[in-house]
Amino acid sequence: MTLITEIRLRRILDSRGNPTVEAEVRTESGGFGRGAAPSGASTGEYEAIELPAEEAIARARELAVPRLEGQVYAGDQRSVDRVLREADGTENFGEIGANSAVAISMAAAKAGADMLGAPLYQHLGGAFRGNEFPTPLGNVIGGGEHAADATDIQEFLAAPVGAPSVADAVFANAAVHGEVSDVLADRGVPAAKGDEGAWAPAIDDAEAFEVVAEAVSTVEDEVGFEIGIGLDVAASELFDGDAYRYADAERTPDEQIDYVADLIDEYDLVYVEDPLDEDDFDGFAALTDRVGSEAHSASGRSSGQRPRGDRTLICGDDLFVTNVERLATGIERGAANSVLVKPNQIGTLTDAFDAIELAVENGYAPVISHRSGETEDTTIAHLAVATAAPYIKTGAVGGERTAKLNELIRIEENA
Ligand SMILES: C=C(OP(=O)(O)O)C(=O)O
Ligand SMILES: [Mg+2]
Repeated sequence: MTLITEIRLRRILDSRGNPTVEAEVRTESGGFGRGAAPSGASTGEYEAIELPAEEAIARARELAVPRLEGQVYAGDQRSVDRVLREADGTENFGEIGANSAVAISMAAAKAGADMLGAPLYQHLGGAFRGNEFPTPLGNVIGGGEHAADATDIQEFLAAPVGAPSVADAVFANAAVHGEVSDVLADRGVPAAKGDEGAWAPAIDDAEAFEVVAEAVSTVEDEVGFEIGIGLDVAASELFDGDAYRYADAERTPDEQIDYVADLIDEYDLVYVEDPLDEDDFDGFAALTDRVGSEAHSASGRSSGQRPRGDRTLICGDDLFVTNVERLATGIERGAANSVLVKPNQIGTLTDAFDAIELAVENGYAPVISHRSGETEDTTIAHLAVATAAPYIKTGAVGGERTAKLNELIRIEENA
């Protein structure tokens, strides 16, 4: 029934205006699925390879499509993804590109769901999924690789941990984003938006903390539930091999740990992603030991439930790159207590699922994530519900971001 009969690949635009890969999968009985690859700017050194879109399409047409069409069932996701890996033949999708691989993987999953007549999250997660929802982390001020002449810290995130529903959480993040604009205007600071739709003012990190804290506090009063603050430091982009170089300071690795621990205390941060360089497992372990050692419930929100323990989540993005081997190393060494999950970072949904499973088994909170370059694809919203992930990071505003957020609202209403 779900035998793949046709795979089409094409170039489409991503949100930065760059070409990316879109895949369409058709099955014998008329099932259809479409998926598109996102693209990172602050990419980890150990990520799977993204090839130029045209090259990735040509290589996938030559090496992967003939092994899938007429031979593999879209409903059998592990087989689809295994064949993608075999067709590629490398560890990191260097031959067909992780962008072609992930687009086909997601399109096949949607074709499988289409044949079953089930929502994607149910096809991926099973009949008993759909009653736990992630807290959305919304990027409200950003800089780093996502905007020139803005903050050194890449992302300042609103984290509406007390929201009674996904819809409330999504609207709260948009309200914080709007309030940040007002606070910046009051201070006479002009701001355009960065790649993910966050405000990208020419202010230093200290002022950004003040602005976000004020905006969060105002919106908390309006909505009547707790909104925390999170960060993606994206510290590999600041590290030059010896020190972390900020516009106004230079910090050794030990000083960076003290700096982040102090920020966690001062702003009661609920979430800090990539506080240290992608090779510094020991530094992650030291920081986690200091601020994040309490056991974490790695399941998502049921209605009205606070989806976290009292500790701060220390999340590995560039550190783990959604790779089970790197995650296993981190678990063994006590580095971080949370993992960012970006399907295109590893190349297939199966690989992303395996990373989530390993994380949950070991008390690490999976955080499903977009990329800075995105499309209208909503797969990650379904992935988060399918795995009862406690958090999803997918921006606060902007069409390619709201595509996922609005999908979560729809899933919550219909589930
Ligand atoms: C979403 C991120 O940015 P990018 O996609 O540029 O890696 C991130 O670093 O978490
Ligand atoms: Mg990151």
